[in-house]
Amino acid sequence: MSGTDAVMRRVFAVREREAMDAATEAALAGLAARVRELTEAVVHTAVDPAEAAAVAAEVAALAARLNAARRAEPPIARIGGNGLVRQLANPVSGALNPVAPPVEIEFTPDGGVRTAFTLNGVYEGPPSFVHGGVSAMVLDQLLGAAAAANGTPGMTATLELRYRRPTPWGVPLTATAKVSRAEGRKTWADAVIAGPDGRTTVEATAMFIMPVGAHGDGGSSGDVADGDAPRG
Ligand SMILES: CCCCCCCC(=O)SCCNC(=O)CCNC(=O)[C@H](O)C(C)(C)COP(=O)(O)OP(=O)(O)OC[C@H]1O[C@@H](n2cnc3c(N)ncnc32)[C@H](O)[C@@H]1OP(=O)(O)O
Repeated sequence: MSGTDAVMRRVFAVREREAMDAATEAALAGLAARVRELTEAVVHTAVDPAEAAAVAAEVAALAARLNAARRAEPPIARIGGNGLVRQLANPVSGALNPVAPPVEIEFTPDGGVRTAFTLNGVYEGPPSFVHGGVSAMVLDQLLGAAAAANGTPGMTATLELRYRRPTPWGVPLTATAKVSRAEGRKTWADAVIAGPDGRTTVEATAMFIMPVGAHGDGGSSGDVADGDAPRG
């Protein structure tokens, strides 16, 4: 099996997953929000070792309660009846994933995408600033959403970053992305993150490739990259 075949098998497997109902989705989004608060509390806590150990035991008990009924794979929701899915636990934008900030992506009238978000100390790299890999993750998602918004989704083939100045955490950030060119199975897009003063901190360019067999077959392309497309 070629590498692409293996990718496509996993992509198509998404279609077999049971979609989550809205009530469960809302409840788990609430749970993820509380766990995000917990994660931040863990990073910043100054409690003594005995208290940290006591809390650890309580958290272990909570994890056991959740694992009492466990899905084999992360949850999805269907978008309409055409095979498109939303990946509810996407690590950048998934409301059900406590690891996700989450970054909420919206369409812009110029055909691109945009997000306004704040990263907390959980995402610190150099003291006071966001980890460069976290910025890359946010930009990869945003660029992928731009490709999807353009109607030419794909898998990230290349991602080039230029870190112009440090990105601070704890302050409002904005990021935008837009497709510059699409040719055959390839789509190129550009993106920036800007600080509260509007100055660019990171620039990125990416190229996406639609895997062979993933396009024009009745919705499977959505499973590749529309999976967490912005809702706008
Ligand atoms: C809304 C949703 C947002 C989602 C955002 C998140 C997106 C992601 O993070 S995706 C995960 C990260 N990316 C991956 O895992 C991709 C892994 N790679 C792959 O699956 C495959 O290599 C894939 C699909 C990119 C290309 O495979 P395949 O279709 O077989 O490519 P192939 O037929 O060999 O090549 C097609 C063309 O692309 C070029 N090409 C292929 N790979 C690359 C690459 N990495 N860099 C540059 N060019 C490439 C080839 O040279 C060829 O060019 P040409 O047509 O001019 O000869």
